Amino acid sequence: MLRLTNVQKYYGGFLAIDIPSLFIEEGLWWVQGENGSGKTTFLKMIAGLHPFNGTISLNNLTITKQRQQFVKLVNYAEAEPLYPSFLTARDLVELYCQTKGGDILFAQELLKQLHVFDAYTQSIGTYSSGMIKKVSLALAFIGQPKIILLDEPLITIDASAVNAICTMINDSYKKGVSFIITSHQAVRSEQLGFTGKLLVENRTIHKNSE
Ligand SMILES: Nc1ncnc2c1ncn2[C@@H]1O[C@H](COP(=O)(O)OP(=O)(O)OP(=O)(O)O)[C@@H](O)[C@H]1O
Repeated sequence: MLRLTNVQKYYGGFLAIDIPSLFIEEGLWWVQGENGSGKTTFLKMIAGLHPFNGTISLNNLTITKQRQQFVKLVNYAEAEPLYPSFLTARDLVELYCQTKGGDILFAQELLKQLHVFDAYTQSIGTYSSGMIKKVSLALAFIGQPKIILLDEPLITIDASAVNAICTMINDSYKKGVSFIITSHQAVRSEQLGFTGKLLVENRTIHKNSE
């Protein structure tokens, strides 16, 4: 599914990530690593949000050569999302559905499952941090992604939303969507049955099976 070859990410002169070769099969992957090890950097490179050296390809698409097609297949939710405070959830859903080719009713249903739909037409400036996080998680499911990248999806949200997001992940996974998820929180196997772990250490990433 996802192949990384000679991928290096520098911040100025600082080498944050160095991956000579990594192949990630379809599945539900849990990214683990210490603070500052490079987990967010890894997700942002795959999401097309950070320039890097090397090659990242999804099936036959390469992020640098077929960027538009590639980023349509990869959705990403940030650990600590920020949106302009004057926008409403409806504005964001409409924008995401337009750019990702998604279904507004499906997005609204996800917001209902996360118990944040009541605030659909309110400006984000009136939202709590948990409500913003829930909206960002729902937005990550819009369109026809092949991979969804979730950076710390379980922080900030309440227990019932944790159950709802796990159900959303499992439902999408059954339909063929792969997930790469970072979480410092322990995740019970009955909540999410991970395919395996991607361990981030010493600036590189390897699968736990290696
Ligand atoms: N924009 C940036 N400019 C400079 N250095 C950065 C930048 N973003 C991240 N870094 C550095 O890159 C390294 C990896 O950071 P990253 O945010 O990817 O770690 P992380 O594993 O996601 O950490 P955490 O678990 O704390 O969220 C860190 O040393 C960090 O200081």
